[in-house]
Amino acid sequence: MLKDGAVWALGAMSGTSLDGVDAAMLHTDGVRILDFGTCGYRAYSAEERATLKAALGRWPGAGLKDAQAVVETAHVELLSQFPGAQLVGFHGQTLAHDPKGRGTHQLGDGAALAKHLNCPVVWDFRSADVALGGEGAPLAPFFHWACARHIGATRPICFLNLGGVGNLTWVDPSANRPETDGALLAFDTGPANAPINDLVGERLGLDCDRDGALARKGQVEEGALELFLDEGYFRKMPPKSLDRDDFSLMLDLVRELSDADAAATMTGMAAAAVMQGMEHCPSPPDRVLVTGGGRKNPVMMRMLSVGLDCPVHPVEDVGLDGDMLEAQAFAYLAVRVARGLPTSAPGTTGVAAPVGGGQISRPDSVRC
Ligand SMILES: Nc1ncnc2c1ncn2[C@@H]1O[C@H](COP(=O)(O)OP(=O)(O)OP(=O)(O)O)[C@@H](O)[C@H]1O
Ligand SMILES: CC(=O)N[C@H]1[C@@H]2OC[C@@H](O2)[C@@H](O)[C@@H]1O[C@H](C)C(=O)O
Repeated sequence: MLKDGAVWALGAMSGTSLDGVDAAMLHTDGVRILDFGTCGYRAYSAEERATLKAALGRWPGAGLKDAQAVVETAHVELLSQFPGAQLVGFHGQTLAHDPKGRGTHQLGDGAALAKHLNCPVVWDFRSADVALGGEGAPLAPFFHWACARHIGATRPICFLNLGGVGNLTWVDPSANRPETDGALLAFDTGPANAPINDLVGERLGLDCDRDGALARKGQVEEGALELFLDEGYFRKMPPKSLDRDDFSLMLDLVRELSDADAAATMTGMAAAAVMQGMEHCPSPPDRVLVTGGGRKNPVMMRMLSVGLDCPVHPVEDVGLDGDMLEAQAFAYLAVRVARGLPTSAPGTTGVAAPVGGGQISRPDSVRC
């Protein structure tokens, strides 16, 4: 176990949008952010992405050899470019997430990675929380607490991650620890970019609706939006979490629409899900800081600015890196695990009491 000192940790995230792996160095003692370090990205090729997509929804067992090789190769290639890392936080690729049923499944073997990198690896961050009755997600909120304090926020703010799935964290930075009751409320808002990617992939062979180019030419179909908002998920109280494809009905709702109207409507659905989610905040936040790929979609950002009662900004406006926040989060969480600190709490995953998720694998030759 690490003593109290700070280390340079390397976090890696392969997110639900299946575009690639992000990696980032963070200097932290697991409580404070001391410094941000270098970062990198390793895109999945079209073939690799197809292999991962075919594995979505699968639970541990036979038949995942190819997908596992994709995840591990991409991580080894990327992470071996960071020789200064003292500890690695390896999230892996979520293939399936059903916290109240079969559990949660992140593909990738942290023990094998530790051997390849000759560095201790913290991994399997979600299953302990799920085993104790939590949602197992989102886990970035403890890092959002550290970010809020790092940027000097004194009043509650929200972080909104618009990845494949959206997640929102309301944080009160006056709390001295992230696990304190009332410091954090977090949950998945709804689908964000994943269904838009699926739509433009299926219809036009594109990876994403870059810069909202398609959505900006279309109109939101209000009937489809209403049907979407009728989903039971939006009436559930947080904490709550989603699997990537829990809202596969979205594609059906826009099937008859033109490409532009379908993209506009799906973008509107992602934004409307956030607006619904904001109703759950314990108090109105000063501002919403947006991270994840969706902040680069001006149509989505405009819808949020118009629909929310507080200013909406990309996290870059406060000096953070919205492409790397999740990778940095898993660096931060890795250090917390190594120090025996909790990584989730009732306000973030609904777990009964604060819990430290994650297991540590060490290469034979290294002691942490
Ligand atoms: N310029 C852009 N215009 C529109 N959308 C964009 C742009 N850049 C990125 N995106 C969207 O953001 C997605 C990537 O976001 P991000 O990397 O935050 O997702 P992720 O980490 O895989 O997902 P999650 O947070 O759900 O795990 C892309 O797949 C794309 O849909
Ligand atoms: C099960 C799982 O992998 N969930 C992801 C996903 O992507 C966004 C949202 O849904 C969030 O709950 C989570 O990721 C981020 C990194 C989190 O745990 O905070």
